Amino acid sequence: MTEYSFTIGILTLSDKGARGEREDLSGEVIREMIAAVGEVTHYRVIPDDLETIVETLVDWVDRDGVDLVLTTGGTGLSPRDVTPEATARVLDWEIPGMAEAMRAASMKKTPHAMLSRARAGVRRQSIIINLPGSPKGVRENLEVVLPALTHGLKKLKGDPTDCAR
Ligand SMILES: Nc1nc2c(c(=O)[nH]1)N[C@H]1C(S)=C(S)[C@@H](COP(=O)(O)OP(=O)(O)OC[C@H]3O[C@@H](n4cnc5c(N)ncnc54)[C@H](O)[C@@H]3O)O[C@H]1N2
Ligand SMILES: O=P(O)(O)OP(=O)(O)O
Repeated sequence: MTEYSFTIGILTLSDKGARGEREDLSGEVIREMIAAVGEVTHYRVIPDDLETIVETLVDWVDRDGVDLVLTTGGTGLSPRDVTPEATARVLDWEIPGMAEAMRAASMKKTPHAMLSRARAGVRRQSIIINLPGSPKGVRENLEVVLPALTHGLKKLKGDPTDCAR
């Protein structure tokens, strides 16, 4: 048993997924990878609609106190890709290093990584992180931030212990 266990929301942004035309393989990848950090208490597949994304993020964080929200999809350049804009609307402040680290590591896998405009940051006492849409993109990005997530969440919640080891 870990000392801390956090609540987690997986929010999949996909027009096809929301219409039932595509199985949400990316949400499944997140679910498998995030198990060590906490319990997935919230999960939805919604269209790439800015207002719906904002509303869902605010509900999950402000109403339900979800500690960590991982989004997948809608971070690129397609006309309906609005996840970064919706996320920016709700963040109190950004964690630029997380988004930078994901892009830097991903550039070693594919030059297309530079097309993801993913953001990461904090609203209240919750962390919100955007991941790209494809299962491969999810895996390659989430594995970069995963080692820092539990520590980051603990610090955000006010853990006073010394960081040095
Ligand atoms: N480390 C990596 N980083 C990135 C990759 C990558 O392969 N590795 N891909 C890059 C590409 S290409 C783009 S473009 C950008 C932005 O991607 P988006 O966030 O805009 O992705 P979407 O357009 O929403 O989806 C792309 C593609 O993925 C499939 N898809 C989407 N959602 C699902 C789902 N829920 N389940 C299964 N498959 C899904 C589908 O074929 C979409 O067309 O990111 C770069 N970063
Ligand atoms: O239906 P979506 O939103 O998953 O988008 P794409 O066009 O990238 O398949």
